[in-house]
Amino acid sequence: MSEQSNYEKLSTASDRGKKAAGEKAVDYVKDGMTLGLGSGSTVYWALKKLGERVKQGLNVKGVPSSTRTENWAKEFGIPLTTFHDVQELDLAIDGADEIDENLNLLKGGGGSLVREKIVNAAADSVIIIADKSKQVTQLGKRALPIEVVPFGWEVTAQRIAQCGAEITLREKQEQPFISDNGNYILDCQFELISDPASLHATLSQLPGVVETGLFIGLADRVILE
Ligand SMILES: O=C[C@H](O)[C@H](O)[C@H](O)COP(=O)(O)O
Repeated sequence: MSEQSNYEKLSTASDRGKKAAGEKAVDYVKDGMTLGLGSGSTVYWALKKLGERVKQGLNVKGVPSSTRTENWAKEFGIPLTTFHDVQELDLAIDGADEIDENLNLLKGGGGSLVREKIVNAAADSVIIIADKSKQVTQLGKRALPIEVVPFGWEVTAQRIAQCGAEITLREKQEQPFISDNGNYILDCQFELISDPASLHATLSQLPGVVETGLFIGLADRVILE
C-alpha cells in the first residue's frame, strides 16, 4: 500500500487530527502569498486542501521543504518556486514531532529538518500543524534528529554522545538513511531537554553537525487537533 493511501485510511484519532489540523491551516492562506511548504503526513493534508483552493482560483506559490513535499505539491497542482527567485516567504506551514509550552519544536522525524528550518526561518509567519499527541511539557521524549555530514559521522556521534545522548544512526532498508541533502541522520535520545536553546547551541558547534531538529522561537501559531 502506498504511503498516501495509508494516510487516507484515517484509521486512528491521530490520523484524523492530522487531517483536521492540516486543512485548518489553509484558512490562513491569502491570495498572492508565497508559502513555505513543510514536510510530513500532516502537511500532506494541508497540501491537498491547498490544491483544491488553487483549482478554485487561489493564486499562491510555494517553496517545498523536501522532495516528497515537492512531489505532492505537483500532484495537487500547487505552483512552486525556489529560493533562487524569492528569498522571503509570507507564511510557512509545517508539522512537528513535539511541541512544548513555549512553542519550541522537535522536528525531523521524516528527515527533512535542514530544509524545513531554512524555509521556516525565511517566513514572516510560521503555523505548526499537528495532532494532539505532539503536545509535550518538555521536549526530548522522542529522540532528537541531528543531520550530520557522512564523513567522520562516527566521530561526530561520539561528540554528541558526550553531551548526554544515546545515538542511533537512522537506517532505511538496512542502509544509512540519506537526507535530501546527501547527509546522515543521527537519532539522539537525551534525558528530557530542559534548555532546548542551549542544547541546540552546544550541538551546533560540533564539527560535522549540519543542523539539529530543535526549532527554537520559529513557530508563531500552533493548530492542534
Ligand atoms: O522531517 C520531518 C518533519 O519534521 C515533519 O514535519 C515531522 O516529522 C512531523 O511529521 P508528521 O506530520 O508526519 O507527524
